[in-house]
Amino acid sequence: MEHEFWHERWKKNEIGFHQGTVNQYLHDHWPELAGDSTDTVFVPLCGKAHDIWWLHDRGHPVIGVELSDIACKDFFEEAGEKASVHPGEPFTTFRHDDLEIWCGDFFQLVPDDLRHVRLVYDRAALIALPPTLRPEYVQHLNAILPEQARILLITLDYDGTEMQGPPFNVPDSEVHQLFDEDYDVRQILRNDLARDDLFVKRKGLQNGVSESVFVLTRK
Ligand SMILES: C[S@@+](CC[C@H](N)C(=O)[O-])C[C@H]1O[C@@H](n2cnc3c(N)ncnc32)[C@H](O)[C@@H]1O
Repeated sequence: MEHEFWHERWKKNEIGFHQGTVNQYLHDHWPELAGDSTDTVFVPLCGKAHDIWWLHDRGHPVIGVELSDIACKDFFEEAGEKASVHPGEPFTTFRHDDLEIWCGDFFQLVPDDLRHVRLVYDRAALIALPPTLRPEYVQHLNAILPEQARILLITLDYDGTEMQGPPFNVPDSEVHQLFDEDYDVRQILRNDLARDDLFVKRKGLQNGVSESVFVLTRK
């Protein structure tokens, strides 16, 4: 997906992916990944997700990366919180306590940036990317994450002939294809969305939609 596509979405406030509350799967399944640890969490393609505040409130230092400076600014403003802004290349960093949002391109991150990270939360990051970019995303994630990192991954699947992403349909089998070589892939949930689910109705999807939650542990 071109960067311009996402900048336009934010400029026009066409951000149907943004949830005004904490993601239910995060809420329900985070302990399965993290136990009661307060390890540093990395949130790729983070938008202005409330999930980041939730993670931080649980005691986790957080690093999010997000392309749009509108998203980065809104994230703090809408929570009524202040961030110190540190302009730089390739990232401008927004800092609040030990919560940092790095404004820039995920693919510019290097291993040293994430050396303290032990946990990753991917909601609407992998599925935001078109099929051709997903292997590159996983490759880059593997290159920049420390060996011990574990990932909570939330995916979405639907009949790809019914809609053009984003969000893209990523079948469970593709998650295995992408991650099996380097991770122990444990699917902890598959949830078939009801026909009257807001997303299903809005997109007019007739042939079923499901969400899956995975815990990925580096081998
Ligand atoms: C579908 S949204 C999901 C946002 C967030 N994870 C959430 O749950 O609300 C994808 C986000 O990724 C950002 N994005 C897309 N490509 C990116 C890249 N290469 N580097 C950093 N952020 C990117 C977009 O601006 C957008 O905010």
